[in-house]
Amino acid sequence: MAGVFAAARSALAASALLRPPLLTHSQPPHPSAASVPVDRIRNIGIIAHIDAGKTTTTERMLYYVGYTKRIGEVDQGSTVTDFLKPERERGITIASACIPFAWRNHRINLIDTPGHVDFTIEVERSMRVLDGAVCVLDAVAGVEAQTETVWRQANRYKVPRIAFVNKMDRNGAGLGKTVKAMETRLTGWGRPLVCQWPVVRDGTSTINGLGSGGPGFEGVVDLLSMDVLDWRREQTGSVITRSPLTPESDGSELYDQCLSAREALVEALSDIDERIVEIFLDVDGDHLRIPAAELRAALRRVTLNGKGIPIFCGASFRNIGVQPVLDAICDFLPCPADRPPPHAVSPSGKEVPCHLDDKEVCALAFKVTHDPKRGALVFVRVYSGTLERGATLINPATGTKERATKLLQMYADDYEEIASISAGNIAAVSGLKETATGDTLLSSRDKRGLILDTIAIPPPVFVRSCEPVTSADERALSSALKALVREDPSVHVAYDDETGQTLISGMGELHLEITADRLEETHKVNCKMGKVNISYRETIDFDALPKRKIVQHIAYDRETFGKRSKVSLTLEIEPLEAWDDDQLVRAASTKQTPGGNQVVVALARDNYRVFGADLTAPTNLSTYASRSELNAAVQEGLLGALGRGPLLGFPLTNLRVTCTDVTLYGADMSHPAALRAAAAACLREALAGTGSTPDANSNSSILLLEPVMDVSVRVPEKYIGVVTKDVAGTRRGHVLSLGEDTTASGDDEYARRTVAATVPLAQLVGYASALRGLTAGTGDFAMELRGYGVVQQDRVEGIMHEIRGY
Ligand SMILES: Nc1nc2c(ncn2[C@@H]2O[C@H](COP(=O)(O)OP(=O)(O)OP(=O)(O)O)[C@@H](O)[C@H]2O)c(=O)[nH]1
Repeated sequence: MAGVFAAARSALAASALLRPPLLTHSQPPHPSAASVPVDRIRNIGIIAHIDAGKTTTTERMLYYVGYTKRIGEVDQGSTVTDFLKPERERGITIASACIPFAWRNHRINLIDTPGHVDFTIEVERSMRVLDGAVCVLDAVAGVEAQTETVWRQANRYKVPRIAFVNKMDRNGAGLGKTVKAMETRLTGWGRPLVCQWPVVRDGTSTINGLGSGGPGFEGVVDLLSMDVLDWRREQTGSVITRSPLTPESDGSELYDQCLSAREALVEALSDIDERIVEIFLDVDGDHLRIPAAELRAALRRVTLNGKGIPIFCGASFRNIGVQPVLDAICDFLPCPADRPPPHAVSPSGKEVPCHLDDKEVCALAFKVTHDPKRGALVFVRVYSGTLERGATLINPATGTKERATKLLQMYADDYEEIASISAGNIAAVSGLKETATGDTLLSSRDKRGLILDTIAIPPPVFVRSCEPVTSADERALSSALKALVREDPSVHVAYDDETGQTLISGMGELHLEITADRLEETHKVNCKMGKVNISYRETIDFDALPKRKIVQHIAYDRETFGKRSKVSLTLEIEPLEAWDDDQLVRAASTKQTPGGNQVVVALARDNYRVFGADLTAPTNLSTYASRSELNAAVQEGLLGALGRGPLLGFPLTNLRVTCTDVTLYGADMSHPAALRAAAAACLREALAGTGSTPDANSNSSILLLEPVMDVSVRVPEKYIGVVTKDVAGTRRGHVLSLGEDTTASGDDEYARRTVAATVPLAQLVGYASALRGLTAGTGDFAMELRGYGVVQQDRVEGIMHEIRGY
């Protein structure tokens, strides 16, 4: 096999001979997935705020494990994991890349995730299949806004983690202050446990402050062994000189600091690990006599049970401190067997166990990518059984059977064919045409029928129209969009019947820009892209109506070839009041009317759910379609009408629509396409009957809703006034709190305070550069969708004008 993989293999073979041996340990040959016992597998993600140094750290790892022959640099566009053209052009990670490699006889499946908020789905789906994570922090910026977001994502999936405080070579870097910030801001998981102390020298004298870094940063003290690890011997950082820490050779200041740091580590460990208390008593309270191996074992226990977060420090860019992180991944992060079995249910909703040693295959498809040569590749994490090449798999949710034609071990953008994927491993499958992100795949003979929890996909908040340039582009567009949506489920596509435009929605301006690039670059479809707009929603203002429930009997008739046919629907429309998706779904399902004669469609944002979808067979006449096809046609018609609101054509939300009766007159109407159109027309008429009109000046009972974001802005104290004023004034935000920075002294120029606020998304377009301007480049922010809020009437007209252009 050509390419990176082959290069990696030969590099691995050669590395043992050519590379100067590391003083920490020598490299074993690369073990293949099949030969590695499960306790030596680590499925690990690298997570952090944008620019913390995830990719830089990953590139060093790949070099030290012998995967690459030279170190790739983000700034030169030469990295292995950021292989997409826009990633190299922009110097940022867009798609998560997975690379397996060997370190100390372990197999590490490493996923480098993006830090940019627009690509949060990449973090979400990686987190869903990971067993552990390395959180990279910038030692100068400390805990940045997006770090908090990815931390919460890791909390949601209960992913054990270690932290790497990077960029210790920069002025203003500090291990101590970063750890303090972690204690207060990265909550909901274990406590930070400092395992290393920075060594900073200026010339010959030690100038170590309280864990501070700087340009003289050259190594660390391992607080477990009390050895100094020095990277000065060799430029690429491949050789580490290890020597015992002594006051004579390293200075009494550094020695004393490390004694205190080790004491603090032992104390913190004894708070959360009973075995360390026993050992501490055995050694008469002398923490220096606790063997490093015991501390290592305790750190593993507390990392796995979520009580502790081992902390390391370094400067990846300067090639300092990365190998101990690789060691820590093996020593402290869980193997697949250490993790609780994944949550799985039967189609009826009953919990079904899924164990690693079950014989039948159970896998989760967590990502789909489009490979120009091989077509769609589905990335899977196998939770039980061994997936063999050529196996037939079934999707228990849809009953679809597909053949896993080829199994591939992926190496960023390169692949090696393999014969099987054993339980606990991550790899890619080709040949699956229907499988999408979040689908469960089982052996076709599996009787369990279990369905794994799917992957939460955030709703899109920006939208942009797209028109193919030529008729060839028009033909290619629909299959290209299908492939794009399959690859990236946070991209949504809708077709506007009225304007004939295709609408693409996504997570942000950059996300939509990259999606357009992909249409052109990967799928070779040329399109005229419209302006990026906020993806608004519409709903009925029930407060403006006499009743909180609309019941309408609506008939729809048409004449074809002189023959009249008719359908009549009874529709009930009610409000669903909830702030977020989960509440909406709960509200929708609990309010279900008893009895089977209904189609109930509930909406959660643009995420439509169908409950109790069983209408009594319409009429007693002979029909063209089966009862289930007719039921599906009614649902599709209603969903279609709900996807295009009467005010501006944005999807309707927070409504429950129940169809309690359908009567067909004439067999023509029993054609699914006719019934679908009739159901859509009836619902549109029912909505129009609410008094809604597309005219903003009339007494419209349709409300426009806009995405409202939870925003957290971090700025130096001196900018807090100007930023708060901007958020609350210009941006129509609601300031919730002004957090104190308890981790730094007042005169620390790197101290930050956090403004927490809710702000309409429309007011945040271009905020990154505005914030840079307001704070001389020192502020950063993160945002997450909080929910949808009503757009005040004074703004509706402006929005209508902007969108319609009149
Ligand atoms: N001084 C210094 N700069 C570093 C260090 N590590 C990374 N950088 C620089 O920081 C910038 C961002 O590094 P990346 O590795 O792309 O950061 P990232 O976290 O992968 O960024 P995204 O993937 O875009 O979220 C680059 O210019 C790096 O050269 C370090 O240890 N010291």
